[in-house]
Amino acid sequence: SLIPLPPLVAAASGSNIAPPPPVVAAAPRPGCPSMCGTVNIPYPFGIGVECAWGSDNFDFAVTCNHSFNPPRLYTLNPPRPDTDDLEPFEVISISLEAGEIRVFSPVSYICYNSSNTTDSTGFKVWSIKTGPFLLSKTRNVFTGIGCSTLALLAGREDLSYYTGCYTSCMSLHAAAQDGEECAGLGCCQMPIPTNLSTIHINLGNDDSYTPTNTAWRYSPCSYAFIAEKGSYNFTRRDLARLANKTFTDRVGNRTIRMVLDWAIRDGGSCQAPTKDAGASAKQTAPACISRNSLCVNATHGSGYLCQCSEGYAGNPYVTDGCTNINECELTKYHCGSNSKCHDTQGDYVCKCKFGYKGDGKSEKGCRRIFPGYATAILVALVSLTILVILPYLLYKEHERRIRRGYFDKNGGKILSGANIVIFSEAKLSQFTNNFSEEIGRGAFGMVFKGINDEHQPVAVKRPIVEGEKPQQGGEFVGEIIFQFDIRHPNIVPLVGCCLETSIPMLVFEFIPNGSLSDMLHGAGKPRSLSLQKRLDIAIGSAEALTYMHSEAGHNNRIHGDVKSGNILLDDDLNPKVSDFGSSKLVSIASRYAKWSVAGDMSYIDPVYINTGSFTEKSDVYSFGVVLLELITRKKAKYDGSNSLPMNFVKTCKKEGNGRKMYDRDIFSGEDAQSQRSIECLDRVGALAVRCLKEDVEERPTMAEVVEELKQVKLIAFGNSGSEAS
Ligand SMILES: Nc1ncnc2c1ncn2[C@@H]1O[C@H](COP(=O)(O)OP(=O)(O)OP(=O)(O)O)[C@@H](O)[C@H]1O
Repeated sequence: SLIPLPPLVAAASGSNIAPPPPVVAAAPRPGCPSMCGTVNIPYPFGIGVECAWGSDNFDFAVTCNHSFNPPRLYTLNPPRPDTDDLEPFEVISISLEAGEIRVFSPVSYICYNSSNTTDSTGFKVWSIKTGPFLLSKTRNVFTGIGCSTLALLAGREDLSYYTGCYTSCMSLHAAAQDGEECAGLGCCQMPIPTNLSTIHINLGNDDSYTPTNTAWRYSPCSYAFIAEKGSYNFTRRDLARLANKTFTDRVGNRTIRMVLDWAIRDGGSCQAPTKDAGASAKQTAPACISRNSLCVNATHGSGYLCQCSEGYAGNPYVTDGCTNINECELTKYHCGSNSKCHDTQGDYVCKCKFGYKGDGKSEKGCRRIFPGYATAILVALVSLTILVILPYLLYKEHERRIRRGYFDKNGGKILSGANIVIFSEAKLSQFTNNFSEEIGRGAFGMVFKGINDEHQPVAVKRPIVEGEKPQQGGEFVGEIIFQFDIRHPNIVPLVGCCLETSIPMLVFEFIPNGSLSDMLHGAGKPRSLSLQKRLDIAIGSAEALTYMHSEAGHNNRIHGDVKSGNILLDDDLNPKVSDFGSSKLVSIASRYAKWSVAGDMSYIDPVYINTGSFTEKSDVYSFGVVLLELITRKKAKYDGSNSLPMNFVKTCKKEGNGRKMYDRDIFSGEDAQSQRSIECLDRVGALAVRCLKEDVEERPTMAEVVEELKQVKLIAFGNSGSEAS
């Protein structure tokens, strides 16, 4: 007959237990230990009620017994206050993801010392009906061991569940081989039903053997327990008493293990998201407090579990416990061929490599956008382009460095600080439409017309000869600053410069009517020029030279290249002397560029040629030649024995005046007027001759020249400046 079940757990089987009050989510308290010995204690589990989930029950409270080394972790449930002989379970591990806890399993046993007398029994009974645990149906199996053994499992509070398995063996050798499955030969196994929270494990034998049953001789004990599937492997040794030790003596209570399912059972179930929470909203519950977590209803029993959302891992029961998983580092997730994994928050993407397209996450992966030959052509084209562009870029960089070098050597830093307008070479190229409109050339170089950013015309002087590079830019610096300072109505103003060439480019205001030389001797029909205009041009130019020679602190500033070609005329034929500074720059540059000395031989002071001394009086000499050009409209030719000054002086000596040489155009007016004009021209001629004197002391200063010319004008045209009648 079967051994009757002991009257256990009756007290716990009351059916009208009131549902527990809903609990409020409690976050894990700081300072609660997270480990006991080697076992991790993730929240909602915690040591003591104050560290565990739930306000007033022991569901997730565990204890750590420090009398062991290392300390051991135990559940508080069981024991329950109403069950005396139940021992707490020792916890091996806790899994949040699976909602499982692995504990050591108690082993029931009965040992015989004859066919019908027992010498020891230990039947295990426990109840976990009010806690969060249920025996896992899927992970455990009921196991019996013995050679004449009826292993019995009763369950449910009213003991309505009752099952068992039988195992027999006629000798130890008749039992199953070591490692064989438990199929009734020395060992038997039974699956476990769901919702088992009250467990009675019992053992009996078949009376029909008694008293002839001799199994107790070679297999004195029978055992029964619940074990995690696959954790118990049968061996014949387990049947025998070896060295007076039974199987239970040998394995103790820390070998066989079982798995319990847990869930939050006293807080209801998951709540569906509210309608306005959006399509991606998840089910919630009070315990699922981490962001990126969701609630899932328990698959075994009532209640729920929390999980981290897809793409996150960690503890969903604590604030910010769920953190992003880097899927790219996990083998579980992978990208198809020709794609590369990139982690994102809560997910990952598989980006196709360059030249590929498609769904990188699919098994097929990404495929080529272009077929192989097209890719080869593309690569070839790109390489070719790089091969072409690279030298170009290197060349450009080289040019940039050279420009920077010139800029520095030409004193760019000083000039930038001196408020001088500095243009880049590219800017001047833009002003002049890539230096396309040449308006003239001189000793300094070529002159190009351009339009600046303010739509004003400018003349850009670009050095023609790229000579040896000046070692010191300081000489240009002083000259450019000086030129920039000159402000006189009869001097062409410098508006800026460019320092990115070996010799700086100069930018002047554009003077639209060409030079006096062009006006007097230009090709085509000679343009009529009145005496008054000629005197105005002479006075204006002389004033410019006077200003440079003496006024405004420009003492001894010699032009060095005074000639009709350097007197430019504006729209109203007002004179603007040009090349003041450029003659100096030419001479600075000529030291490096092996140029001839600036200056036109037709205008050059013979004293300078003889003595090498160049003074303000040299400018006076050249201006004398310009005066002759103005009154005679003859070119200042010089061929060694014949020149305009020589011819004029000769004529004056011979005729007493130079009237034979005056420009007839001046007398195109009335006779009386012509007479006065002739006299005025005589005075201008006489002034010119004085300017040309060999003895420089006899030459007037430029200031005296201005005075004399003004006198002449007064005589000719009175105070009003208009021609007197
Ligand atoms: N600011 C300007 N506005 C208009 N045209 C100008 C200007 N500067 C120069 N030019 C023109 O460019 C020509 C060349 O000028 P540049 O001063 O370089 O040489 P040059 O005076 O003729 O000779 P040199 O350099 O020997 O004195 C001038 O004849 C003039 O026609």
